[in-house]
Amino acid sequence: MYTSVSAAAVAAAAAAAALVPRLTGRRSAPASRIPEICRRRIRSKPRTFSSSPSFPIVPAAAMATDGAASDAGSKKKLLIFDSEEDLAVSLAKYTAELSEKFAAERGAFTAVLSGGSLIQALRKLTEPPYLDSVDWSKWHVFWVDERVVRKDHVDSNYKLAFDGFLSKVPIPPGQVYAINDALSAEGAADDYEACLKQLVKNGVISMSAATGFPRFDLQLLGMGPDGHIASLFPGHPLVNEKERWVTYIKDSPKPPPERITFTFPVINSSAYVAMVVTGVGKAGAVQKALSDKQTSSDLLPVEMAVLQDGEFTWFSDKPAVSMLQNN
Ligand SMILES: O=C(O)[C@H](O)[C@@H](O)[C@H](O)[C@H](O)COP(=O)(O)O
Repeated sequence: MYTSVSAAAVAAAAAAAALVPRLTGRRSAPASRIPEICRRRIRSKPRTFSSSPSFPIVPAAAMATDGAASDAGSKKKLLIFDSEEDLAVSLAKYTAELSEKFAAERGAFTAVLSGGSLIQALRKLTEPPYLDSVDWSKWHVFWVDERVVRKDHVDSNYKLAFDGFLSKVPIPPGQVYAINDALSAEGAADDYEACLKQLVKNGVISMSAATGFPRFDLQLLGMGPDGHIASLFPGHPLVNEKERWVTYIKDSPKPPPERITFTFPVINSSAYVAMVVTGVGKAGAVQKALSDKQTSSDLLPVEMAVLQDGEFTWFSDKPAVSMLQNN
C-alpha cells in the first residue's frame, strides 16, 4: 500500500489515505553498437567471486517545488509505503514497466544506479515474475556515482550492485558500464564521460534536446541523511558544475573520499527519476526537500534535483516522511 501526496498536501502526508497501487503495464541496440571504449571495462566480473508505463502511479500529483528551477515539463510525486517490503514490490513494477516502455519505443533501456540501500530495494526484480518477463537484453546499466576503488573492493558500488542485483538477472555483460578502476579519480571521470558520449553517438543513450545533456530513461537514486544524492554533497562546489557530464571528488565527506559522479545537468535531464528514501534518519532532509518553506540560497543537493522534462517519484516509507506533518 502506498500514499501519493501532492505539494499542497505534503504537510498532511503522514495522515493521507492509502491508495491501492494500480498495476497495468521491444528493437535491440545491437552489441556492435557498444563502443570499444565502454566495452573493455566490463568484461570481468568482480575478482572476489565466481562467478506508456502504467506503474503504481497515482494521480500524477504535480508537486510545485520551489524556486529552484522552472520545471514546467516536470512532475513530482511522493509515494509513501507502509513497509520497505511494499516499497520494493512497487519499485520493481515501476522499473519493469518503464523497461518495457523504453524497450518498445527505442530498443534500449538506460538505467542508472546509485549505491547504498537502493540495491536491496531492487531485489524483487530478481524474482518471478520479473526475472522472466523483463526483456533484460535491452538494459544498459550505469552508475550515477562510483567510489574510486577496485571493482572487487567492499566499497565498490559496482560490486554492491553485482552481488545484489546484476549477477541475478541476464543483462548482457557488455551493457553494464562500470568505471575503469585502473584510473585515478580524474581519469575515471574523464573516461566515463567519454564512454557516455560514445553511447550517445551510437544511439544507446538519448540526448535531451532541451538541455544538451544525456537523457537517461530511468535514474534510480538514493539520498543520504544530509540530503546528498549521487556524490553531490551539501556545500560542495561540485553541486554547481554546469558543463561536465561526469566529474570527480577527492574529499567526499562520506567515505571513501575519492569518487566520480554524474553532475546535476545530467541528473536533471532524465526522463524518470525514482528517489528511494527510507528510514527515520532521512526524515529531516525529506522534510526540507518537500517543505514549501525552501529558499533558493540553502538548497540541499536533493532539492537541486529538478527535472527539466521528466517525472520524479519519491519512493518513501512512513519513518522517512515522519517529520512532514511538522511543516
Ligand atoms: O556511493 C554512494 O555513496 C551512493 O551512491 C550514495 O549517494 C547513496 O545513494 C546515498 O548515500 C544513500 O545511501 P543509503 O540509501 O544507503 O542511505
